[in-house]
Amino acid sequence: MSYQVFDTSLRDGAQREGISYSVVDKLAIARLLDEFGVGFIEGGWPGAMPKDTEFFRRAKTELDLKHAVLVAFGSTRKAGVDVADDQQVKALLDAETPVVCLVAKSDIRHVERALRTTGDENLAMVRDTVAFLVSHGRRVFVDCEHFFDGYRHDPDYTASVVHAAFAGGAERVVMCDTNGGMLPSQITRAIGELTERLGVPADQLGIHCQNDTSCAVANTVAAVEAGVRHFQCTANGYGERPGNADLFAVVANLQLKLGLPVLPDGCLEKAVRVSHAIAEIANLTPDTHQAYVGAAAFAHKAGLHASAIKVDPLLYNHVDPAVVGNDMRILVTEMAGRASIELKSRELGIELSGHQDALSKVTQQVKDLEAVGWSFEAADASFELLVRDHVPGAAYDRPFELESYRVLVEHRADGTVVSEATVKMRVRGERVITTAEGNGPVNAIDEALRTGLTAHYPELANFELADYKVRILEGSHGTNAVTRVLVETSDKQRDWTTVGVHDNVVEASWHALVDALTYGLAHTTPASAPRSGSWGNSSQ
Ligand SMILES: CC(=O)SCCNC(=O)CCNC(=O)[C@H](O)C(C)(C)COP(=O)(O)OP(=O)(O)OC[C@H]1O[C@@H](n2cnc3c(N)ncnc32)[C@H](O)[C@@H]1OP(=O)(O)O
Ligand SMILES: CC(=O)C(=O)O
Repeated sequence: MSYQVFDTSLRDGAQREGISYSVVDKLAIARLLDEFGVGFIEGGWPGAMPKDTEFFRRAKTELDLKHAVLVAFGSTRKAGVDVADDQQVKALLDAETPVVCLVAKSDIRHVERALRTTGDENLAMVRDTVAFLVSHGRRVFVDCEHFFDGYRHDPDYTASVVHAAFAGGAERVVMCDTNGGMLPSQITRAIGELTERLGVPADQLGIHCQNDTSCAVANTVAAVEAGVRHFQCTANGYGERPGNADLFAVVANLQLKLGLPVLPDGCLEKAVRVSHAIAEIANLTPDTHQAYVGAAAFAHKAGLHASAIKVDPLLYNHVDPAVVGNDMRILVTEMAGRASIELKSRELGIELSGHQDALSKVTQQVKDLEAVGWSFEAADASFELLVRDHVPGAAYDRPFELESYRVLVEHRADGTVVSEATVKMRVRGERVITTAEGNGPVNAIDEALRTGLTAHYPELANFELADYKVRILEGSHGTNAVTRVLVETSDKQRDWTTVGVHDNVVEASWHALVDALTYGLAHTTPASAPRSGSWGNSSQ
C-alpha cells in the first residue's frame, strides 16, 4: 500500500500567527507542493473564508496538478441540522474537489463542553456527513480532533467516533494530536494499543501532529513506523502555535532513514528550493537552522569537523546534502583549523594544498582577527581577499591607493543633517580628488569613492549597496568597544559580503567598502584573473 503524503500548509499552515496568504499566494504554493510530489494538498476551508472559497473556484481552471489532488477542509454538520441543509457542508461540495477532509470531535469532553451536544448526536454528525459526501462521489478523510487526549480519557467513546467515520464510508481516519502534547514513545504505545482495541489496521489510519512538545516530526515518524500510511504535514512546519510537523523533515526522514518511497522519484532534491520559495511567499525569512533545508543544515564551523570532512564529507554529514538540494559549507571563524581554511579556500576557487606556509599564516591571522572582533563567517569576499594576499601571485590589484579621506557632518539651522566626504587617491597612476554629499557619513564616503573611480571602472555603475549592518562589540579585558560593519554589495548578478572592524564606525565601514569594490571589480571585469600589483589598502 502506498503512502499518502498530505500537505495542509494552505489550511493549518495558514493558521500560523503572521501568515495571511492571498489567493494568488495559495495558488503559487499549491504549484510548488505539487512539484515537490505530495499526494494531497488541503487548500483551505471553503465557506468559512471568502478567500478559500475563491481559491477553490480559481483552482479548477488555474491549477494543473501533476502529482497531487486538491482537498477541501470543513467540519461535520452542525448538531441538530439535517446534513443536506448544512450550508458549510454544501460549500464543501461546491468546492468540487475529489477529496474532502472533515474535522470531527473525538474527545467526549469537547463534544459535551465545546459542541454542547450529546455523544450520540456527535456520532450521527460524523456518520451522516461522511456518508453524504461519499454519496456525492467524494473520497473522505476524517481528522479526529484531540484524538490521543480523548482516547486517554475515554477510549470507548473515541473508538466509537472512528467506527462512525468508517461506517459512513471514510477512506482514512486521522489521529490528530491537536494540542501537540504527545511524545514519540506515547504515540507508538497508543497506536499499538488502539489498533487492537479498534480492530482497525494501522494502515487505515492517518496522523496529524502539532508541534507543542517540539516532537511533531518525531511523532509523525513514530506513527509511520507503527504502520500508519497517511501523514499530514506543513511546509517548514508552519501552523497554529509552534506549528505542525515539517513536511521536508518528515519526508526526508522517511525516505532517507527508513527507505520508504513516500515521494515520486526526483522530488526530494527539490526540498530546499520549494521550502525557501514557500517561505518567501509567506513573507517569512527561511529558517537558517531548519533540518535538511536550512542554509546552515550542512554548515561546519569546528576545525575538527573540517579536518575529517577533508578526508570524506560523509564523516561529518548524516546524509549527502545534495539529496535534498542543499550544499555543504565550511565556515571560517576562530574555530577554524588548517583544514577548514583549506576547504573554504577551495570552495572559493583557491587551492592552498601546495602553499602550506600561506595556509598556516591565514589560519593564524583569522584566529587573531576574530579575537579582536572580525568575523569572516558571513564575509566570504573579505576572506577571499585575505587568502589571496598570502598566496604568491594570487592577490587582486587594488583599484586605487588611498592618500586620505575626510568626512564632515553638518547640522544646519533648519535641522537637516548632511554629511560630506572628500577622498584623495591615486587611480591607475592618476591623482583623483572627489567630494560628495550623503545622508550619513558612510553614504557620503561611498559616493565620493565611487565618483572618483567610475571614470576608470565604468562597471562600478552596476554596483549597489544592498545591505549595511553595524554591530557594536563589547570590549573585553578592559579594551574599548569596537564596531563591526558588514556590507553586502550586489551587481544584480551576484551578491557578496565584506567586513570591516575598527574603534571608529566610519573607518570600519571604509574597510568593508574598499573590500567590496576590490572584490566586485576583480569578479566583474575581464581582468578578473589575479593581477599582480600592490594592495592599496588591505582588509586587516
Ligand atoms: C484543530 C483545527 O485547527 S480545526 C480548524 C480550525 N480552523 C478554523 O477555525 C479557521 C476557520 N474558521 C472560521 O472561519 C470560523 O470559525 C467558522 C466560519 C468555521 C465558524 O464560524 P462561526 O459560525 O462564527 O462559529 P465559531 O467560530 O464562533 O464557532 C465554531 C462553531 O462550530 C462548531 N463546531 C466546532 N467543531 C465542530 C465540528 N467538528 N462539527 C460541527 N461543528 C463544530 C462549534 O460548536 C461552534 O458552533 P456554534 O457557533 O453553534 O457555537
Ligand atoms: C484538524 C487539526 O488541524 C488538528 O486537530 O490539529
